[in-house]
Amino acid sequence: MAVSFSSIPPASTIFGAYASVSAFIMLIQTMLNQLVPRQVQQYVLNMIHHYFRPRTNNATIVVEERDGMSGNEVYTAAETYLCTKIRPDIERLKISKRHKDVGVNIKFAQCEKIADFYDGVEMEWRFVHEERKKTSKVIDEDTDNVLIESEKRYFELCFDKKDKEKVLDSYIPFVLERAKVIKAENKIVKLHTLACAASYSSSIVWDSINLEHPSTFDTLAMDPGIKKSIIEDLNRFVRRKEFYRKVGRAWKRGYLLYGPPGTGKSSLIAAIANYLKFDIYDLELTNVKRDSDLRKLLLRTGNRSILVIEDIDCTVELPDRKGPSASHDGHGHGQCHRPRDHQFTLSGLLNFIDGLWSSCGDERIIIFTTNNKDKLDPALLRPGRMDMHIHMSYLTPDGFKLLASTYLNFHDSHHPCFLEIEDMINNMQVTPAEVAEELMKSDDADVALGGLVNFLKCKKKIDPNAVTEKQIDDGDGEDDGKEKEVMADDSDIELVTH
Ligand SMILES: Nc1ncnc2c1ncn2[C@@H]1O[C@H](COP(=O)(O)OP(=O)(O)OP(=O)(O)O)[C@@H](O)[C@H]1O
Ligand SMILES: [Mg+2]
Repeated sequence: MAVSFSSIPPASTIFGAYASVSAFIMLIQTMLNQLVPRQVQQYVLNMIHHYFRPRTNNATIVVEERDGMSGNEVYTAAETYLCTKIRPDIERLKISKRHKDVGVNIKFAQCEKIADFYDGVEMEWRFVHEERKKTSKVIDEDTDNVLIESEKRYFELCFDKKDKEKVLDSYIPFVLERAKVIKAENKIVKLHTLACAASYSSSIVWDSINLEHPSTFDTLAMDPGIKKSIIEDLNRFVRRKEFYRKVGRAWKRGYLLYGPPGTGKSSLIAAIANYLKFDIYDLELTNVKRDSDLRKLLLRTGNRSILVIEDIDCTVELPDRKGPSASHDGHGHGQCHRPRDHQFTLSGLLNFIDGLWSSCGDERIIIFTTNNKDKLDPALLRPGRMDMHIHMSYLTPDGFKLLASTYLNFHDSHHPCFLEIEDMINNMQVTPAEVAEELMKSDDADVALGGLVNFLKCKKKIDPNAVTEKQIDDGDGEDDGKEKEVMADDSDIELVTH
């Protein structure tokens, strides 16, 4: 930590004849102005400042931007923390926005002062920005490039000497912690995908872009009970650092999302990432050729992240599926396309994820998705592997209400189309993706809902499989229990506890 602590030297007593140091300096300055060149004036004034500062009980901590060639975490934290303390009367500020930033960054300009108050201690921060006599080399932490800097920036933190211990032992850690929270709140979630390192190299690396997926738990149409359980599980996971350490387990959580195409598995992953502000690493296994590449990639994933492997039943060659298998779910999804010359197996991948990888980082979430849970390798389903199995199913009337409100801002549940749609949805297998697409076709709610009614009627005619058992049984008006079975399965959430 590049924090240096310095007491201000005792002042001289020769100021007795003057009301204050500043009055004395002004007098000297007036005299010098008439007699000597500017550089000499500055030199003399600096010397006077240095030797004749008034007696004070103040102490100063200097927080420089750099510690040698590297950055100083205390400086960055102070900068982040103090930006939340900017008063409206501050005179000079710097603003900037890099391409990847969502909002404008605000920083201090030369010599701005900010007062702060912590646990009974009054403090003053001052930002200082000086020309260096010699340029110096520093490392840009975003890119690892060496840069030449001609400026020196630092903060000075002034307070009463008697509070030195409280400031160092309690206030500085508080600033570091606050800055971490502020950064997490403002964090832009990234999506990391695989890319070739360079044209002459066969190795693959992570490439990242901002995650622009707007899905949140509020926009997801799914069983409210399941949604609540997932949110509670995520909240519990992120606050249980101590628990995981105490029981000797890696701080990770695994979710298996299964269900038909278009029911929101990928949207749920984006909602989790947006909710926790965790980056996503989308591991497309068909692009990974060697076991060693896979390990390298996994070890290069960051903390507080989600490792996603989509269509796990199709991307890893399973022991029981030899030969060029071509599993198909009838919707054009889930086609197995993994070449057989790949050298790793599902159990190799799982062992590495459970073992070395998860012990090398903190707050890791792993999500596997599949359209066919029953085709999964038992190794994936065994207790202890995926903590929660989440069934994403067809749209329910409640889910439709949510889509109508988010897509059309429409809430009139007594509208005739609304009731007809709810009734049809109750009795058919229609995905949220299909309904969402219909609702997007017009801004006019009447037109969009009318279009959806036609779509559902057509679907019922063309695809009799879409009609649920209840609809078939409804002919005699008797409840034979089948409906309950279907609905119970729709809201199934299997929490695998260990
Ligand atoms: N449960 C849902 N709530 C809200 N919108 C949904 C839901 N499911 C799907 N959608 C809409 O349909 C689109 C496709 O959904 P998504 O990609 O999440 O489905 P999926 O289950 O991952 O499908 P696949 O199995 O084909 O990968 C989404 O962009 C979203 O607009
Ligand atoms: Mg998907």
